[in-house]
Amino acid sequence: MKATRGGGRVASRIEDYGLLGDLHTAALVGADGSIDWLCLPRFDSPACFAALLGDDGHGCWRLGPAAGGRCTRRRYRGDTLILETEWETPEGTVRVTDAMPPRDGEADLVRVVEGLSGRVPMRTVMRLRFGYGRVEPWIRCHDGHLSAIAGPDAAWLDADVPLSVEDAAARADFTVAAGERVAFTLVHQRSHEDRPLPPDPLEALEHTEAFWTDWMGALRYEGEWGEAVRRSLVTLKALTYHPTGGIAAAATTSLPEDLGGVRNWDYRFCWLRDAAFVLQALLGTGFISEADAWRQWLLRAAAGDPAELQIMYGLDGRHWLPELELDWLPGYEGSAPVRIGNAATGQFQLDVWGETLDALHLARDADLEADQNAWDLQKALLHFLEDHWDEPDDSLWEVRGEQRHFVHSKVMAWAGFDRAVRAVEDYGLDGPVRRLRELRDRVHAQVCERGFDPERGTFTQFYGSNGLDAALLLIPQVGFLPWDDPRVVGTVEAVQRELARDGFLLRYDPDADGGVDGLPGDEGVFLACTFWLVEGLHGIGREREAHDLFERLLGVRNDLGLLSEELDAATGRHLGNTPQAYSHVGLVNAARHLSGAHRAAEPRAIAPQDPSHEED
Ligand SMILES: OC[C@H]1O[C@H](O[C@H]2O[C@H](CO)[C@@H](O)[C@H](O)[C@H]2O)[C@H](O)[C@@H](O)[C@@H]1O
Repeated sequence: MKATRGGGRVASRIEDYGLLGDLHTAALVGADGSIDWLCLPRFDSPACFAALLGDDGHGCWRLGPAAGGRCTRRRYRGDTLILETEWETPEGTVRVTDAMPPRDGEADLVRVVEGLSGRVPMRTVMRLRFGYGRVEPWIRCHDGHLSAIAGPDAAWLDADVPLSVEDAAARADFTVAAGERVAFTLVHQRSHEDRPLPPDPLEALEHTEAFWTDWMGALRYEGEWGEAVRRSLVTLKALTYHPTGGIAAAATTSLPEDLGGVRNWDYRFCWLRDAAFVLQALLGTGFISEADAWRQWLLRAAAGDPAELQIMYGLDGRHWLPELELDWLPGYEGSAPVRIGNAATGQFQLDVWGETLDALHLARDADLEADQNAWDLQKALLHFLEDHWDEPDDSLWEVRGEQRHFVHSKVMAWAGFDRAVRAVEDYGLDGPVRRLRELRDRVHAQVCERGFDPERGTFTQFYGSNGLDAALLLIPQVGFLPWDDPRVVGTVEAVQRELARDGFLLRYDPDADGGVDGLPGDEGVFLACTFWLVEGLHGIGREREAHDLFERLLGVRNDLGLLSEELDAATGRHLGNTPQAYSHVGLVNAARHLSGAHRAAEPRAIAPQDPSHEED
């Protein structure tokens, strides 16, 4: 298979991309005005613009000054996902406004060019390539519009200027003068359906603006860094799949954790863990309806035998996500293979039971209407946890090496039992509370005995490990031990000492214990973990340091406030899939923590139980 399709231009830096989305899918727009990533009709559908993982020839849509080049500035319009990109050129200034209107039918992408001063020569070139850049559609020009059809996909491009077709790409050269507008709309539909009516571009922008402004009206956050928090919340909302309530971990696949390496994964699915974290952030800032939708999604996805619970599902709750390699895509900056699907689906990650139980408890605490099905599911999960908490697992980092008794996994098993005890005690739900308390205490005692290294004064990555794990920073957050416990203080300090690189944090040391993750190559610092360190430092009283680290993290967001999964701290380049929910959750929660804006009712803020206290 040919590695490139001869398009020439390769993808931009990861941090150069802005996000558009319609709560079904997302597009990435470069600072040069090129949309290099778009999967239609859903986040996890095949991409029709895949230049991100190859070159122009794998599909992209550039719209900008004919002379090319990076924009002068860009921003989102208020708290929306409407992106305004401006170029100052020798001939004048021009703005391109991009949006994907929240959908009630087919997918639309709207791009409006507006002359701000002078007369700017503009160019657009759209290469639609369905099937992740592999399938060249049949493109035809009609009266004032163009259609591109291949297999199950059809797309129609409408423009206010004449379009031509050359090299299987739609093109237009035109000039825009101050005060003039030129609009383009792309509509996607299944190819056996009739052509849908194109949206009115200006009405579509108004509708998009009204949607996001209205959504943000539910915000309850009065802490510091309001703008950064709101942008992260919009990003998290944009990763939700509206029809089912599923939440994607990120909008992309195979952006590398190690440039040029093999650590390239598909994140366009719903991890129970990531979704539970997203719900913490949304519920903690006033957004309730997403939690309700996710709870319904979970009940459908996990229906059946709790022993079969998977750590992730498709956006519609599908179970089967086979991992495949796309050999016709060379990968981002040569980082191959490009993968779709994710083999981690079949892993045993014990923490997921705890996170799911915690999220359902949090929803109940947030006054979400009681749901007997949710409690029945919780009881089934507890039953499984009771039989399996003592087994080794693959951990939240989804290591592909040997299974171990990871300390964070056990702590989350403890959290699962703990939330169940609370559900019975605080909400009067039926359950074997004495047994649950007993289990909770057994896990606690085991972790403290086997997961703590008294010589180093820290909890360890797994029982008997020489390595550490940034996830240990969550121990006080879930209420396993209080912040002022010397074991917590020792762990925060040890994690910072041993896992910090250039002022940020690795999630673990891939070389400790002879290579725990079973993968070749290195990776960047992990942004969510660095946000956890902010909370850790703050929790043990090192407020100034926590504050400084948080500011440093804000400084690595891109110009639009977006974060990918990881960072090359030495060069400042973003790494891994983008934008990533984990990282944005980290930002929101750390801001709430530093501002004292996290709610006392949340489990993470509840003082831990004294294990010696027992009653029925
Ligand atoms: O790097 C190894 C693993 O990377 C992915 O998992 C990571 O992303 C998940 C989604 O955000 C997150 O839940 C998990 O904690 C992270 O380790 C990938 O999906 C795995 O297949 C891969 O082994």
